[in-house]
Amino acid sequence: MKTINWAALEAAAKDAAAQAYAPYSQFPVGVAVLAENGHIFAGCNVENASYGATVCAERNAIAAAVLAGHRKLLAVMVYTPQEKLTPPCGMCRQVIAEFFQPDSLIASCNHLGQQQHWELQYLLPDAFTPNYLAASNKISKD
Ligand SMILES: O=c1ccn([C@H]2C[C@H](O)[C@@H](CO)O2)c(=O)[nH]1
Ligand SMILES: [Zn+2]
Repeated sequence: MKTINWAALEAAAKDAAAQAYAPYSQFPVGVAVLAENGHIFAGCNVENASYGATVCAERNAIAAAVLAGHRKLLAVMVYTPQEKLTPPCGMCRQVIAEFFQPDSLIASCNHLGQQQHWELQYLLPDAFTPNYLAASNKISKD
């Protein structure tokens, strides 16, 4: 298993949170994801006057990685500027399951520099993944 530079992920997530567009919730979130080649991609939450159109930081970070051609992702770091360590929401857990492994580490950090780590399979047991689709033999992440 590759060593994960958690400090680099924390710094990237924190920088991303500074760009969050969260005028409705006042709850800025920054996320950094680590790709298999060591590159880090970041995202922030982007809210909308039509609240349900809001996109979480996790999904924006994953979209940035996919846009850059990275579909095999290793780790996630979520930063929120509060003491409580925030895990990804349910919708983001599902999106994470598409591009990570069950034993991938999902981490959260706070403004005190504390971290908590979970395995994806703990956050989303028995995830629905492309393997379950009848057409899964046609789906490749490569
Ligand atoms: O892990 C999380 C939890 C919440 N949010 C966003 C959605 C919304 O903009 C705000 C409050 O829910 O925080 C994220 O981006 N990631
Ligand atoms: Zn989410």
